[in-house]
Amino acid sequence: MPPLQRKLTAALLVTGLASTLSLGGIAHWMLMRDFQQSVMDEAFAHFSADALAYLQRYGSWAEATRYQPFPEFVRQRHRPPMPGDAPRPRQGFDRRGAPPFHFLIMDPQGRILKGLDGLPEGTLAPPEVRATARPIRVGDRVELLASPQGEPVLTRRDEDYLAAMRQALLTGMAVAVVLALALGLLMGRRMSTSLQLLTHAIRGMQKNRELPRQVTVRSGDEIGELAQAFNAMNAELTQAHRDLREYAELTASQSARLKELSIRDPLTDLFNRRHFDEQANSLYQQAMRYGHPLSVMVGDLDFFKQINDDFSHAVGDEVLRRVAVLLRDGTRKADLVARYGGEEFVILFPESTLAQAAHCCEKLRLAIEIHPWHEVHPQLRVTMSMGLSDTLAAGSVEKMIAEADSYLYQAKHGGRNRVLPAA
Ligand SMILES: Nc1nc2c(ncn2[C@@H]2O[C@H](COP(=O)(O)OP(=O)(O)OP(=O)(O)O)[C@@H](O)[C@H]2O)c(=O)[nH]1
Repeated sequence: MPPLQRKLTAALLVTGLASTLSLGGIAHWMLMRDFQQSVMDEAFAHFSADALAYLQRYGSWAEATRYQPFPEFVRQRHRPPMPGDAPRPRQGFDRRGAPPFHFLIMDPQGRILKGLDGLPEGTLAPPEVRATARPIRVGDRVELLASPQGEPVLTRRDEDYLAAMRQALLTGMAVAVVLALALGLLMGRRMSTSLQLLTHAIRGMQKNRELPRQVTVRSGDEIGELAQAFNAMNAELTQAHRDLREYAELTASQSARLKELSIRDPLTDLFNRRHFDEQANSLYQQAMRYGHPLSVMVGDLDFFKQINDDFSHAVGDEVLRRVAVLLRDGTRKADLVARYGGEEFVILFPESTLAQAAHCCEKLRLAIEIHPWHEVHPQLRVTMSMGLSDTLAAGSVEKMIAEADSYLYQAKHGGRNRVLPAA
């Protein structure tokens, strides 16, 4: 049993037991008090009827006691009916002749006419006895005072009745305790289940970062409010999480785009010079370290100024774009192709000897030469001169580029549209 359920059950059980015991005690006390009162009322009614009959027969108490003692008169009055007696009204419980109370009889001033233990005839009854005395009247006149003395004498029937009432009280108390226990178990389980749902949801959020999570608690109490507050908080958190993720994705894509822009040449979409230098440098370091071959090509379009002048700057731009595509399509993915300056391009060939790079560059040169340039302009002819270097020993990639540049210079002076050193 979960701790909360155990506590609630115990609390309701203790409360139920305490209230049942105290209520039962009060009910029992009231039952006894009312029962004794009713026994006393009944006894007094009989007693006063006997006393009145006694007075009526003999005129006064003093006169009557001279002829017949009161107890004898009462015995005679209540003897079993004899054949021929007039029918008598039935009087209350049959106490087998034992009166439930003994009454002390006093005159209206409190002087004792018929004494009991410790209270002799002729003396004045103590004030507390007189205070409990009840008047016996003839018409409006108080003839006698009667005060009950001692505990009531209960009949078997009275005791059976009281026992049945006590039994009923005990059964009621037991039922109340069982109900309190059942109620405690039920309420405890309900509260505990609701709280467990919430705890499970919160732990799920903490451990597995699971969003969204909604709990279903159908109750209008504080736990229901707690569940509603949790659901609202979870919904807000989910939304905030979603917004944050979208924002992070947007930022990531923007930063990737920015990074791409920062390393690309906008006209040809090839890598720009700065990126080439960075990458070439690191590839040079790797080649040096592992003793692998590495070649670099520097290419320059022939008479490009003439192209711009003869066919317009726009045609010149289109030539640069198409050359870029040809260079990219004619090389491997691992090769680093970049626009190095106006009409100048560079390619770094990792894992390539000079012969392999020259072979590839020769194909590139041919591809440029035979490209259908008439599509751009009918008289357009485009060629490229290229210089190569694979001299890792030069000391840096810049020095290799400088060496390739000197071969390019030679190629230009040698008639252009060629690759040097040749394959
Ligand atoms: N259309 C266009 N032209 C450019 C661009 N960048 C550089 N140029 C031009 O390219 C031309 C290069 O001319 P030069 O350096 O004289 O070389 P060349 O005319 O190709 O002569 P050689 O290299 O000796 O064959 C210059 O006129 C530049 O203005 C560009 O982005 N677009």
